[in-house]
Amino acid sequence: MNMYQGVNFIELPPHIYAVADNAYRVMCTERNNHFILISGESGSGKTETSKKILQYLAMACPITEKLHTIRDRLLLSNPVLEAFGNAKTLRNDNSSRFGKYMDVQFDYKGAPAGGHILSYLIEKSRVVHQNQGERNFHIFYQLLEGGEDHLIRWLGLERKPENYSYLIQGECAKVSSICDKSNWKLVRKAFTIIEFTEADIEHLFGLVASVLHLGNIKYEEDSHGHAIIRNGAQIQWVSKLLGVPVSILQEALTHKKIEARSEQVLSPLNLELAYYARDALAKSMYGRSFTWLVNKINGSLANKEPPKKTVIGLLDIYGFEVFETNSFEQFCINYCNEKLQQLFIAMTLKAEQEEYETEGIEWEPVQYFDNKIICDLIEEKHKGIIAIMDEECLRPGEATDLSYLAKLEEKVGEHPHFLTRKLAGPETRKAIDWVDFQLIHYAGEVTYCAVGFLEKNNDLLYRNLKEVLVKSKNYILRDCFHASELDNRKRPETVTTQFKNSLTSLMDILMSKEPAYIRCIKPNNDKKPGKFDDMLVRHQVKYLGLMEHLRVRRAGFAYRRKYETFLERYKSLCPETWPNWSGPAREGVERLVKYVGYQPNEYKLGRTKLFIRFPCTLFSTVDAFEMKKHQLVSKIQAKYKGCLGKRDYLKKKKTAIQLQSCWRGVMARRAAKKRAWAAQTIRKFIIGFIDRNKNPNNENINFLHMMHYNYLMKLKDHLPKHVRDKTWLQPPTAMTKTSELLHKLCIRNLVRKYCRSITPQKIEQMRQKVVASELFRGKKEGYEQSINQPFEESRLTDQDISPKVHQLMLYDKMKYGIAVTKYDRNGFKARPRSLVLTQTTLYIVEQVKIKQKIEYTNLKEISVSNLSDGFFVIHVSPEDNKQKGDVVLQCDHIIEALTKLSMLASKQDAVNICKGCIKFNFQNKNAVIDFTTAAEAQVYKAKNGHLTVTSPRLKS
Ligand SMILES: Nc1ncnc2c1ncn2[C@@H]1O[C@H](COP(=O)(O)OP(=O)(O)OP(=O)(O)O)[C@@H](O)[C@H]1O
Repeated sequence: MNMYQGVNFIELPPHIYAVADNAYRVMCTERNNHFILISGESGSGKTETSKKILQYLAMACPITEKLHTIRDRLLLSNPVLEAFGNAKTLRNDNSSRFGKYMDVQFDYKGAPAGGHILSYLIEKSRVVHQNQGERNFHIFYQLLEGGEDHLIRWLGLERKPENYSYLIQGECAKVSSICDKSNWKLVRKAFTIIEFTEADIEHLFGLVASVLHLGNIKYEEDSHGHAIIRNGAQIQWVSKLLGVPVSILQEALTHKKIEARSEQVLSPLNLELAYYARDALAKSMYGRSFTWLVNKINGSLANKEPPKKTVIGLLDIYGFEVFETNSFEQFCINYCNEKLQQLFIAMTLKAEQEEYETEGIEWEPVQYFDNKIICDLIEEKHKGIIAIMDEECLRPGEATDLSYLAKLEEKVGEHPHFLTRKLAGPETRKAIDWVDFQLIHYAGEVTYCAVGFLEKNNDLLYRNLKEVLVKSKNYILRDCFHASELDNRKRPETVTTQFKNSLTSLMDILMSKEPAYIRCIKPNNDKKPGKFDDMLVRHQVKYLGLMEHLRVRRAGFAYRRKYETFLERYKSLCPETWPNWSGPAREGVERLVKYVGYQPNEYKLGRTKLFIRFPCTLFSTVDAFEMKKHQLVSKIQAKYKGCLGKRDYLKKKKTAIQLQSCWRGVMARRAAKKRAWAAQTIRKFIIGFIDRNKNPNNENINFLHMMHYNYLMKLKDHLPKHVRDKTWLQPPTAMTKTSELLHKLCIRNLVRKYCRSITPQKIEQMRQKVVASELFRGKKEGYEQSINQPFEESRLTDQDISPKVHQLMLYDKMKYGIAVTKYDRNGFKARPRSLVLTQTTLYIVEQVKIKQKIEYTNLKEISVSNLSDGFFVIHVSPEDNKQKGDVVLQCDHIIEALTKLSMLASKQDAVNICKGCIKFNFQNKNAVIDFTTAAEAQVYKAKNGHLTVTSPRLKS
């Protein structure tokens, strides 16, 4: 993932991470919304791809307080949704049986701020029926296999899936590639992360277990042919888990409420209808609890902070499916895939070619198959297959799947993509049964069995069953079935109409965003690794329209933008257009691209847009812009700092003038006071002197007093100014003791004053000097010269590093930076780079790119020579070595740089001072640098392949 981070699309081989990185970076820089459409047939790897993209986004975004919470919730919502919405099919052991569109929301820094999931049409019929070789949804097996003993007991379940009729129809409860037990553990962990309470879990699994118990309810026939339930054990459990009285539940499962005007009559059901009611109840409960689950996850992913967010949407929806028997569900899934193909065509092949035409760009049209004709066949109002199905479901009288088929023949029989047995020619007739119809999809023909279409489209649940669910004590069920549903007399929309509408709004969501496409290709139909079925792959490449797409891409242009938009973004690259261009935008763009140096074959000017042919042209423009932006920011910053400085200076000047005049006043007053005081003291002294002189016995004492007085007065003006000042006024003999005491006092005072004046920065400097001395004193030439200079905090400022690099460093703060020369693997070529040290990592940066990233944990050793050169080799641990290997760098101020590095990496023992040569590793190849002394400094590759560094001797 690190390899793809922040690297231009064309620089590395194609990868999912490159698509994700591109979408993420463009979103961050252009502040617009994106989506990644992942398509391909069932089992081709869409879900795995979407998980990889999520992992990449989680890794790429900057670390914030919320990151861990949101990231974990986004990542862990997957196992929960997969447990409830995925199942083993013949095509895929972990097939998504619902469609998923996930929006990942990012804040202005590019950190994840929340998410939202939209789910589409879960395949409910799987709850009650599975084809041979297929399973029910994973969660049932996970619960039985992994569920804790007390939970299983509380739910009244047994561990064996074979004991549940809803789990054994496909006859493959155990699948070697699936570990239900460990998946259960993951789901349980995910529940805690996405804030499910114990009550939520209890009620949810109460519902899941009720479905299993419902499936085991067996009906018997009474003497009137009515269905009755004799064995009450299963229904007792359902009643307990749903919190519904047994008698009411039993009645609802064996009767149907008929409303005749104002009267309601309970009519007993026969066996067939009773089983239908039971299965409808199980399907409905499971389907709605899945929707509840998605809403609950959305609640936990919701971004609660208001500012506007940008999003990357991920669409992972069930892939195109063809089974031996294809039913209503395959019809919906394949219709959905037709719509996605249509979107792809509309947004790429069609839109692109039409654009060239309208923009007047010379263009040779590329022919492609437009599947709009199939979409229309399915969804056209009043005339399409869905409209006809709805009409048949809603019309009065007896409508059957066969009558529906006849209607289809009548209304769309002429359509070239529709066939029935009656309409088919002799060759194809055999493959189509009387109850089938065939659609020729973009991905191939699929024969659908029309049996069950009307029933599944109606998706009716008897009213009395709904009444039971509304009153349930299980609050999830109560959330899913509202009492208002019972009052609403309007017939609910059919399943296909709901699905069609949700797909239309999905298309609107996608159309409003910048697209990226990942087309998954299935290598074989046997779910085997390392097997590549040419025919199968060729078929997919063909129907996905990849060749046409490639042709358009190759002949077309990689990038297009309106003149105004392009000019606004890149105008700073040309002095003529910066800061403002007053002429027509087209002319401005023309001047700009010429100034930047575009060759004529690299671009075309359309009516309203600029077209750039090659991605590399665009990327070099983007890189140039990044550099320019950086310079402009520095300029603006300098100007702004200048303004601030000037303002500050004027303010200070004003204050200083005020202070000065104030101070002068104070000084003048103080001098006047002093003069008055001195005059008074002298007067007093003279008076005292005269008094004392009156007595001839006091003569000696007065002389001594005078001497003391004179010494002290003199000393007062000749006190040392700082700790290193060794001068002290010689005292008269009588004052020696006093002078010594005074000297001590004075020095102590100076020391205290000095200590107080040391700043934390100076303390840090001293600490670094101590480390430098331990590392290099007497071991490396040049140490003395460098130790007498103060160490700089950093030799690069934040402004010297491009904002893009800051973004790639995930805004990790630079602790020290210095310009270095890096010696390449290829022939020891010298490249100018910046060495950036943060708290945890060392980066080697080239303008707007990070060329190498070494975490301190991977830093093994730092080797330097004992001579005066500035070379050092950073040895990395073997895992990191696999990527780029050891690094050879050279810089000025090597003592300072290595002291900082060893302190930040907490690896003072790692600095190794070598005599003669340094051996190191370049991508698993050994290499050597030889160090010698010479009159002048030189670096060259010697004949023996070693890098040779000469440096002059320094005088110590
Ligand atoms: N890149 C890959 N490398 C190896 N195996 C893969 C890769 N992608 C997918 N697979 C394998 O293929 C299986 C099916 O993949 P996945 O579930 O993503 O398919 P899908 O396209 O989402 O199918 P569906 O439409 O049925 O949901 C995975 O369980 C995995 O075993």
